[in-house]
Amino acid sequence: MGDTTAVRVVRDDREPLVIIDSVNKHYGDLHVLNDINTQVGRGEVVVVLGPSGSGKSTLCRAINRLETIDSGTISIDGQPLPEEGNGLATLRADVGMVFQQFNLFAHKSILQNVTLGPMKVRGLSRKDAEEKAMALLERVGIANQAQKLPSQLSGGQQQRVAIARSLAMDPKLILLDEPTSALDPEMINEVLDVMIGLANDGMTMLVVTHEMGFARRAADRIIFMADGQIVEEATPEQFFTDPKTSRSQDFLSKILGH
Ligand SMILES: Nc1ncnc2c1ncn2[C@@H]1O[C@H](COP(=O)(O)OP(=O)(O)OP(=O)(O)O)[C@@H](O)[C@H]1O
Repeated sequence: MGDTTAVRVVRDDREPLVIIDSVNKHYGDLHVLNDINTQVGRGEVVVVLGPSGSGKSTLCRAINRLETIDSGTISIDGQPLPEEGNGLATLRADVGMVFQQFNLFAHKSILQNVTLGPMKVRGLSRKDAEEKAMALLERVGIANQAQKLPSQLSGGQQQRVAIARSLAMDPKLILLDEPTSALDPEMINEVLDVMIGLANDGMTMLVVTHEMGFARRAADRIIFMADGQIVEEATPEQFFTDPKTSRSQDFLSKILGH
């Protein structure tokens, strides 16, 4: 068995936006989230690392209410998540989500993919939604592809559209769950660059990724999970140069090959 107590090297003094308090979740006998306690500060970029199956995605999805939790609370900007129900009906419109598989509407244009949320959920006129969408598509470098269908774009371009779509809802926070894992290697950097731009602009982000370069460069804090627990929280510099637990050391030696 590994360590039982989480090592917390950092706790910065930002005002918390997301508060995760004593969260537990099981899938049958599997304790997939085991007493998770942490916070995400306003404007903070948190990168969640950990071996496969450690509960990273489940944590991400629980924050957005895509998954129910068995106990504990998750609040965002002072608002607790609803206790009942899961799935699209209870999804929070103020939390953006970017998935591994872009999840764009295949039969809608890039522009329509980005305007849909602002029109349907936020009640913007088509003109206002399109103006906003074009500015966001410009920001992610896709404005000249606005009339195309998703299938006409590369994976990296589609993921940048997915990021623009999440921004179009003016989220307080964006969750990105392995946003580059489905991409060909040459397209990974174009998506990471957009993410780094968002981080520099002060967007609050929680990112599950295997991209250690991004974690080192863009994260304010690393959360390292194993077996459903937060085992270590640290700044990237602390985590990558001086991991404090045997499980984080094992993880890093496997992934970085030393
Ligand atoms: N819907 C489900 N039903 C049953 N078990 C599940 C379900 N979703 C996830 N699991 C299990 O929960 C555990 C944690 O899964 P999760 O996807 O959160 O891990 P992860 O750390 O994101 O892994 P990876 O890096 O491989 O994506 C895994 O053992 C997984 O098989």
